[in-house]
Amino acid sequence: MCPCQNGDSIPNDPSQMVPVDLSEKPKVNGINGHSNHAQPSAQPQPQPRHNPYAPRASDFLNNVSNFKIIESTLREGEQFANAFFDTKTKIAIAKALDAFGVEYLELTSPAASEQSRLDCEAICKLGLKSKILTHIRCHMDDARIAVETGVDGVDVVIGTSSFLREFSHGKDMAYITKTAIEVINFVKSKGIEVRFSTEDSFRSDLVDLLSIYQTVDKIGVNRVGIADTVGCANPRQVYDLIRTLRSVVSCDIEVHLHNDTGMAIANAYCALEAGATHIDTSVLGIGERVGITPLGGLVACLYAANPEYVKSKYNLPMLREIENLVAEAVEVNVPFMNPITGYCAFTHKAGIHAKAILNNPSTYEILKPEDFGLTRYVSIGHRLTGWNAVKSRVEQLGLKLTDEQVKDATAKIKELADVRTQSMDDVDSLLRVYHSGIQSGELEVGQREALDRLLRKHREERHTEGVTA
Ligand SMILES: CC(=O)SCCNC(=O)CCNC(=O)[C@H](O)C(C)(C)COP(=O)(O)OP(=O)(O)OC[C@H]1O[C@@H](n2cnc3c(N)ncnc32)[C@H](O)[C@@H]1OP(=O)(O)O
Ligand SMILES: O=C(O)CCC(=O)C(=O)O
Ligand SMILES: [Zn+2]
Repeated sequence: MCPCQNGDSIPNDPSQMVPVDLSEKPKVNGINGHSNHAQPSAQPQPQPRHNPYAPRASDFLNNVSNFKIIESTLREGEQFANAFFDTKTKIAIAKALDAFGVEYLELTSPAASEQSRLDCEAICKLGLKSKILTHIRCHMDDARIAVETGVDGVDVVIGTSSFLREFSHGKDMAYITKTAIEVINFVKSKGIEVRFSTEDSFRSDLVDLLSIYQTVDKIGVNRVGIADTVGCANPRQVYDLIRTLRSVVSCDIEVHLHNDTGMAIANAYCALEAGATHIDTSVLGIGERVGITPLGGLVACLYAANPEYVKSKYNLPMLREIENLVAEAVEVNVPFMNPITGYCAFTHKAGIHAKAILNNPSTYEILKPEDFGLTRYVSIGHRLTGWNAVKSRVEQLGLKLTDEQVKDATAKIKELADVRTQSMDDVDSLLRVYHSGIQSGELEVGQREALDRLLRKHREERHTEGVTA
């Protein structure tokens, strides 16, 4: 199994990494610090005075700090080519997402199969805090089955683009509007929520869209949905369409955004900026083709805008467990570049970064790993390392070296790392040998031959220990 599925955001070879706990004291001297002791935290840590990503007061439509998630792993996610969720897995995923705090769970249509209907009923009976929705075609047959399952609401969809009107269901706008009214009134009559969405909204005629949304808004639909079914929209188009729609309907606005061109998170963000109220997600973004807005990526993006709001709504440390659960269920790995839970999401490597991170993590981190129950690492045993990172390790090991000595040891690490990356164990051995050489007087700064001799001796001793053991 890929290490990123089980580990603590641990890169490939954890032995090369140093976990960094900044709750104690700065690990590195400030810019002008040259003493061989870590400076106490006398100066306040520089913090940005305001969050540049937070909405501006002038953005009166902005819902970046006022949104709900409709989690569709158990609907859109089931449309991922590799997905097969048995009842037990569906229940485990539903419970985990409920504990995470998503406001809604969207389930596969009960019209899809007998087991889909039974699973929908079973999840409705769990008594979760999240509201349960199911997703159906704009058809009375589907609606009749859906309202009998015990769901809190029904998401109704029908294609309005010329592609889908011609090649999918073959209905014109007059028929679509008439059926939508019938289905919405029927679902409403059962006292549950109803949402009406147009499939392939961005390739639909704007007048058709606004006209049908206005009609369903007037008859009291709870939400209308915009769907970028083929993932063709860009953030500006999303912003413009949602903003226009916001001025036409008074109900809530949901968006469903596919990721075919990698825009799904950015598009979701822009939809909220323009006044959307609900965002569809799936865990790891799974869905048809390359899927939709991923839950974790969306959370990362919205946390950057307003960490306190996002922390107050969702149990963020659960994210990794949920992603691992779904990754395992659909037999994929968590992508190495995944926001938050990706393999190296909180590992810092280059010396310039390491120094600044050790002084203040905000220098190179927009997300705080601890808010997600994760750990920050600094990677040391490579040729891009710097003496500040090495010094922090020296201190962690409890060794006493002057800055000049740390710089000398760093030069040796770089020399070795020019040949191959050094494990953390290699780095620690070198630092210990260096330290004892200095203590015993066998070594002075710059005495490369003496250091090489001590390292050789150390390796031989270890080898002998290994052989006799
Ligand atoms: C973009 C999206 O992801 S939308 C959600 C997709 N989800 C699903 O498809 C759920 C799983 N689907 C299924 O189990 C099946 O497709 C069913 C049960 C819904 C329908 O199965 P079938 O009756 O065998 O039809 P089939 O899947 O071949 O074709 C879809 C039918 O729905 C009609 N249809 C397609 N979209 C819609 C819609 N939004 N509203 C109403 N009817 C629609 C088509 O015209 C076609 O009807 P036909 O029987 O006259 O040919
Ligand atoms: O119901 C919706 O809003 C979206 C349906 C869907 O999955 C899509 O259009 O990609
Ligand atoms: Zn979709």
